[in-house]
Amino acid sequence: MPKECRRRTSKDLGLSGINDGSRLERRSAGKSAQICDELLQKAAQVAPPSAAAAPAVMEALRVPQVTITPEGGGCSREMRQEDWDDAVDSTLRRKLSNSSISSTGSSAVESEDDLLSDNESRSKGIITLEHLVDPGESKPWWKLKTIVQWPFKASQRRKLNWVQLAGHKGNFKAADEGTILKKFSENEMQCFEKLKGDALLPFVPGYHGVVEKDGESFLHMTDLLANFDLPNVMDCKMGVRTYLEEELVRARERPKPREDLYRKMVEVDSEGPTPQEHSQRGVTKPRYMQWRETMSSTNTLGFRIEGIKKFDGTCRTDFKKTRSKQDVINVFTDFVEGNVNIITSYLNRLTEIWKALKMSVFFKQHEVIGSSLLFIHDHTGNAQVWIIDFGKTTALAESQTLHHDIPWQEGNREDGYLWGLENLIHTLESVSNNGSSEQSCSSVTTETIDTQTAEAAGQ
Ligand SMILES: Nc1ncnc2c1ncn2[C@@H]1O[C@H](COP(=O)(O)OP(=O)(O)OP(=O)(O)O)[C@@H](O)[C@H]1O
Ligand SMILES: O=P(O)(O)O[C@@H]1[C@H](O)[C@H](O)[C@@H](OP(=O)(O)O)[C@H](OP(=O)(O)O)[C@H]1O
Repeated sequence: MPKECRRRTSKDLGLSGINDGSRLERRSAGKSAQICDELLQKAAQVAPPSAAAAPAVMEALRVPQVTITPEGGGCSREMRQEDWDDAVDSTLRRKLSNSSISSTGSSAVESEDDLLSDNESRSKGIITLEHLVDPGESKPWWKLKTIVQWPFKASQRRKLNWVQLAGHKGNFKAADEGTILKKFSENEMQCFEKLKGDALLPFVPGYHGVVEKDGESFLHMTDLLANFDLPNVMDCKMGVRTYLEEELVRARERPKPREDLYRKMVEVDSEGPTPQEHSQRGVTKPRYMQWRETMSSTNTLGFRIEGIKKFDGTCRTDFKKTRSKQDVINVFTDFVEGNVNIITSYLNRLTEIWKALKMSVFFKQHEVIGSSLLFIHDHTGNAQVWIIDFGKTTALAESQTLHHDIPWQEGNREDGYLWGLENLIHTLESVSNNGSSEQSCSSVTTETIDTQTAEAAGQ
């Protein structure tokens, strides 16, 4: 095991038990913990999914391919030179904004298609998280906008060997023991705020407010890896769709081909781009996202594997063509290395999440796009699943709610999240049945889901 791949634990830092920062965090999190307990108790009252009925879940939800390429029927106009000039600008212009939606906070006004990135800008595994401070600095240099004042000690300022399986490099910073900072997004912040009293609270990272330094803002949250020793980590992006409906609309109105996405597409499949995209050496963002969804299991299973880091330091993010049920099962089988206890813990946790989603008001009222389930386990048998990344989770109009398990058609904003989760549960059940994708005993079925939904709604 290379030393740099090993995550520092409290033991490594010479801290027996919980350090000061964690104690403080615990005190401030006391109320949340109480709410969590209450919510967990409520969730437990939802009848557990039956193992008896036949699974209909694995049948694919139809995902219409909405054409947004310039030659497509839905396109409003020809591409102009100015679009191309914009798109080939190689500078990364991912902006942080206080106004609207993007997974890392880019505004809706500044189109997603304006944002350029490339393979090099995306994180693929083990990284070193830096603090925001100069080591010699003696004064407190940051300020929480929440009520909690943070007595930050110089001795706690350290580099953190961390795992970032997706997202952009530089999006995360180290913070006090057991916590991290993620680049601010107004949208994600609002989600964390709304989740405070919701049934999903026990399954999302603890949120500790907004932190500011030199005009840059961050969301301060619990580091989910903190309680693990040499963790195995897997990121699964949920849903049948990974772009917002509004991104489609914008791409139709103003299609912007991007060369970085074209290159990423060709790297996986040289036949992927259309002749026009080849000649332009560019594809629009929604077109790229749709292509990614059909190449992977997003469209067919409602989730896809983004990346895995194993305890031995090996990382894989080459899952763009992992699409079939059996391929996905094989990856999970390798991830858990046949450990029945780990599989059982994961299955229990996913079932709890499923129940909480059924009860969650937040879930009903949001289009959940680009959010992941983060699987973490280690050699001690500790295994957890967490819901992360609300950067593109968008509130619906007041009167609207979503089912999350019916087909998406443009305009209905359905995301297939719940359907994907049910397929994920099936996948793990298959893993526990020795890795066969043959019909396994289903624990979540359409029939039981309907009954439970009615029960949860008090009908
Ligand atoms: N609270 C957390 N604790 C531990 N690891 C985390 C946490 N949040 C995120 N990560 C790690 O960072 C990665 C990226 O997280 P996240 O998806 O939130 O970032 P992002 O920049 O919004 O990504 P994207 O641009 O793909 O939407 C995850 O795959 C996971 O490895
Ligand atoms: O996984 P890949 O193939 O690397 O593709 C990226 C992935 O789909 C991200 O979800 C997306 O970021 P968002 O979720 O933030 O839209 C990013 O767009 P970007 O290049 O505009 O950041 C894509 O490049």
